[in-house]
Amino acid sequence: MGVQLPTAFVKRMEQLLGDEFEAFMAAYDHTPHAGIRVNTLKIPMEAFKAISPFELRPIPWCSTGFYIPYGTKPGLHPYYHAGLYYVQEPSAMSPVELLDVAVDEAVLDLCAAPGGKSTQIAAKLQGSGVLVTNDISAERTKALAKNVELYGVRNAVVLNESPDRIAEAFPHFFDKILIDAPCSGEGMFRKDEDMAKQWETHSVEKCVVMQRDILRVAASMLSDGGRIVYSTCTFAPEENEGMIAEFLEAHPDFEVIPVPLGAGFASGHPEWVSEEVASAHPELRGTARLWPHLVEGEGHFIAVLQHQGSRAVAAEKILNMDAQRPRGKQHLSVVEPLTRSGQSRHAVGESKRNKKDGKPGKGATARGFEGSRSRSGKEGLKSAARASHDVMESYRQFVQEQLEMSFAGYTVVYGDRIYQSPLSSHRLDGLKVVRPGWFIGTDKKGRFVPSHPLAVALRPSEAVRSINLSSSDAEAIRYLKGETLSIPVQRITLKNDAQPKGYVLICIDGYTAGWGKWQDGMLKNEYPTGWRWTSV
Ligand SMILES: C[S@@+](CC[C@H](N)C(=O)[O-])C[C@H]1O[C@@H](n2cnc3c(N)ncnc32)[C@H](O)[C@@H]1O
Repeated sequence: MGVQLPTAFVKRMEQLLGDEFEAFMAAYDHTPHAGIRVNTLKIPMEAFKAISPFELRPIPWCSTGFYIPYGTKPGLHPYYHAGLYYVQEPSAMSPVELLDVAVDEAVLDLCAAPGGKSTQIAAKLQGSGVLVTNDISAERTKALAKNVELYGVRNAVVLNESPDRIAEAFPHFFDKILIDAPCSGEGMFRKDEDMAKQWETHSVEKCVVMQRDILRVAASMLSDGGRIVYSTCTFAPEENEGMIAEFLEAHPDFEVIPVPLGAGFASGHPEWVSEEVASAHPELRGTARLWPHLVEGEGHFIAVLQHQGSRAVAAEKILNMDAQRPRGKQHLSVVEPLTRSGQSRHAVGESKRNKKDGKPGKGATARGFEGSRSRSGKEGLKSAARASHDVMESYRQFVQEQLEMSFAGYTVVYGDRIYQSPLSSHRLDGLKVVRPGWFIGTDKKGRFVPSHPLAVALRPSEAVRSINLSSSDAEAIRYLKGETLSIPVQRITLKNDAQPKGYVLICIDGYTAGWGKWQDGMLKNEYPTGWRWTSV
C-alpha cells in the first residue's frame, strides 16, 4: 500500500466495516480514478465525444462525466484552455446530479472553491437563473473566480463571505443549495496523501462544529419547497449521518429524499451514530455512501434534504422583503440591461429573476468589490456618476461595433470595470464580492478593453471578427503561450461589413479561447499572462 493511513482511522474503519474491512483496505492498493466532466456551456456532449483527445469511459452517475486513463494529463491540451472540460474526481460529480437543478433557478454553492461543483451547476443552469458561489477563504476564491471565468459562466456572482452574512442578504431566496462541507477528508486519503497527514489537525470534532453551523444557516436561505444537498468526502459518521440526524431534529419541515442506489452507491448507516439515532431516523438509510471498494471513485457521503412547503408562498415573501430593503450610499452605478443597439432594456428571460430580486435600483451600492474604495460626500457621488457615465459610453460603443448579441441581467459599473450581473446590486450591499457577475471589460480613459472572461464565454457567432486556430497545429499553443502570430486577412471571419483591423475573437477548433488584435497581417496576442500555457 502506497498511502500511510493514520492508525486511529484504520482502527475505527475496521470496527465499522466488519466483514467489508478487507475489501476496503485493498482499495488503497489501486491507483485513484481520473475523470473529466464535459462543459456543456461550451460544447454539446456528442460534439465533445467526436473530438475528445482522450479515451472516454462514462461515469455511471454523471451524464457529462467520463473516466480517462490514469496518467493522462488533461490540463495539457488546448481544449482545457478553451474550457471544454473540467478535471474532476469522479465521486465528486455526484452531489450536483442530486441537486436537481432546473433552468431559471436561484442556486447557492456555499462552500465552493475551487469551483468544480459550481461549474457543474452552471452547466445545468445553461446561463439562466442565478448562481451565487461562495467560499470563506479569500485565497481559495481566486481559483473559484478563475474557474467560473474559464468555463464561460455568465450568470455567477462570486462571494467571499461567512454563511451568516450571506443569509442576512438572501433570506429564503434560493431554490437549491449545495453544501460541499469542509470535512476531515478521509475519503481522499488515496488520492491526496497530504489529507492523511493533516487528518489530526482537521479533526472530526472541529469539522462537526463548522458543519453544524453551515447547515443551520443554509436552511434559513432556502425558499419553501427548496432542496439542500449536503456532501462530504469523509467516512466519519459524526460528520455524515450524525450531522443530518441533528439537522432533522432541528428542522422537522425537511425530509430525506432517498438517493437511488445502483452504480455501487451504498446506504447510509445511522446505526454507526447510535442505536437511538437509527430508530428515530430510519430515513437516514436513504443517504448515500460512496466507497472506494464499491465504486470507481473516492469516498463520499451525500444527503438530499427536501423542504416541505409551497414555492408560491416563498415568492410572496421575497417580493415583500425586497420592497422593504433599505438602499445604501452610492459609489457604484447600476443601469438596465444593454442591447447591441446601445439602448437599455430588460433582456429576454428576466421575468423570474426580476420577480425574485425586485427592480434594479439606480445607484444602488455594493461594497467590497475587488479594489473598492468608498467615496463619501456629494462631490464623490457626482464624480462617480460622471465617471460611470463615461465608462458606460465606451462600453456601449464596443458592444455596438464589435458584438452581435444582447446582454441579460444588470450592467454594473465599478470604478473602471464593467460587469453584467444576474442580480440587482442592492442584494450585495455590504458583502465581500469577488465578482458581481460576468466581467465584461475595463474602461481605459474612454477606450473599452474587453476582458478575457468576456471572450471565453462568447460564442464565435457573437463577435464581428473571429479567427480559428487548429488544436493539431502548433499555432494554437503559440497563441496560448502569448506569442504574436502572423495571420493573413483571408483567415478572418468578418460579419456585417466589419473591417479586419481590431479585436478578433480567437477560437480553437471553433471554441472560443481569448482575444487578439489584428492589423496588417499580424495578430497581437491578448491572452492574459496569468492564464498562459506554461509547459514546454
Ligand atoms: C470540500 S471543499 C469544496 C470543494 C468545492 N465544492 C469543489 O467542488 O471544487 C470545502 C470548502 O469549504 C470552505 N469553507 C470552510 N468553512 C467554510 C464556511 N464556514 N463557509 C463557507 N465555506 C467554508 C473551504 O475553504 C473549502 O474551500
